[in-house]
Amino acid sequence: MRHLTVSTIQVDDIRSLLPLANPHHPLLWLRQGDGITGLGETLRLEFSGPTRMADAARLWREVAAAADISDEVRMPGSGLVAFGTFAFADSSAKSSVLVIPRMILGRRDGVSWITRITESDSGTEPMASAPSATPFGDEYRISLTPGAESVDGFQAHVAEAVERIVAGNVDKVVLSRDLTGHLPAGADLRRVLADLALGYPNCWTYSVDGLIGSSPETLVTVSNGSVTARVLAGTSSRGRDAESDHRAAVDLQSSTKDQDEHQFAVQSVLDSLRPHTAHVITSEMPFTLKLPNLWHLATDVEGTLTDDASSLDLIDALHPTAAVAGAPTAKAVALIDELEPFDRGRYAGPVGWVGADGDGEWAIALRSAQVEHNGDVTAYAGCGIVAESVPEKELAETRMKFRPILDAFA
Ligand SMILES: C=C(O[C@@H]1C=C(C(=O)O)C=C[C@H]1O)C(=O)O
Repeated sequence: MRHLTVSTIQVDDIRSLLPLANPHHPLLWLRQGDGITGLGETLRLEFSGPTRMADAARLWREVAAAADISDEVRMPGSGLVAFGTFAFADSSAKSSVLVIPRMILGRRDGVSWITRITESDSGTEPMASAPSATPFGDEYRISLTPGAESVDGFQAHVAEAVERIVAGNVDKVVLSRDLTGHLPAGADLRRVLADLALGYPNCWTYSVDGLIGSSPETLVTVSNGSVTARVLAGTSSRGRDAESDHRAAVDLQSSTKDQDEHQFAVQSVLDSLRPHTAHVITSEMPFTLKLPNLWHLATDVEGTLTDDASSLDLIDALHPTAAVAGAPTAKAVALIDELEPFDRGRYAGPVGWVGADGDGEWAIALRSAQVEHNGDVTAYAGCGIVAESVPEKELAETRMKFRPILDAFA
């Protein structure tokens, strides 16, 4: 087992994490200015296949148990942390990874810290000096255009999915489409992340192993024995003025189609958490969550952990929820595999971080794009299809959901 030495010390307020991040390989988890950014790489653990999350949970327990940790801050994100991103599908060709940086800079509730991580037998010294902010590189703008799935192809696949639902094969399926583009050499990815973080301050802005985005949906957080999640499903556009915007929210709230879509998602989360939690409470009715680009139906879930499950065990139990796969899960996943003409990679998979004690914060990788080493960019957006779904409306919904990432690159 690799033996890590970890030291966290409190430092003066790090006002802004992003300028300290690596321009080309940013490791970032940020919401409302609080979060963590990782520099360098001490250890990288890769996983694939149906047991990718269970394998990660097991290996992480071993790595954490063998680590020598001194942490004077003791806040979520201090001490030993791994950033993670996991593929959506069991059959994905894209790897799932846990990355343990050499240095982590963190900030939460007015407290800032630096964590240094070294591998004891590697002979490398801890990163000595604190990094300094570097100016952003040149501006760039890229456009993203349909990839493996065309606009017409997507609508045909939605129509096909509706037929399967009406025939009784499946209750709900989430179908997505992809957009592709290419970054200029040397592009500073912090520009895209700054745009996302500024435009969507209440979302989790993330960047792990080239997967970047700003997600409104918390798959699960675990903190000191308490478990929370935010389930989203059911979407509507924002209105042009205050009155039509209010009407859009009220219509979403009273739409049986969206309520149905939503209930599948809530139920799948409750079913997955039940074996590990007690005293689970949810709001009685879904509420409307206002984002700059759209409205979502949302339900917050809160419970108490009753076993020694880590946040990695919980993402394994939860993924894929009906918000990103459909219901029943196995049939929905098989239909996605049949109808979507691409590998989702890490889109709609868990992205976040885990600490030495298993606590962590994980979002569903939505409103995301994968940036490859050669500069290729692929963005994804999808929507829940139920019996009443209309292809043109679902296409319009994907356009709304692409907006954060399209605007950030443009
Ligand atoms: C699948 C996506 O979003 C999910 C699907 C939603 C829906 O169908 O209404 C809403 C929020 C997310 O759970 C996406 O953004 O790509």
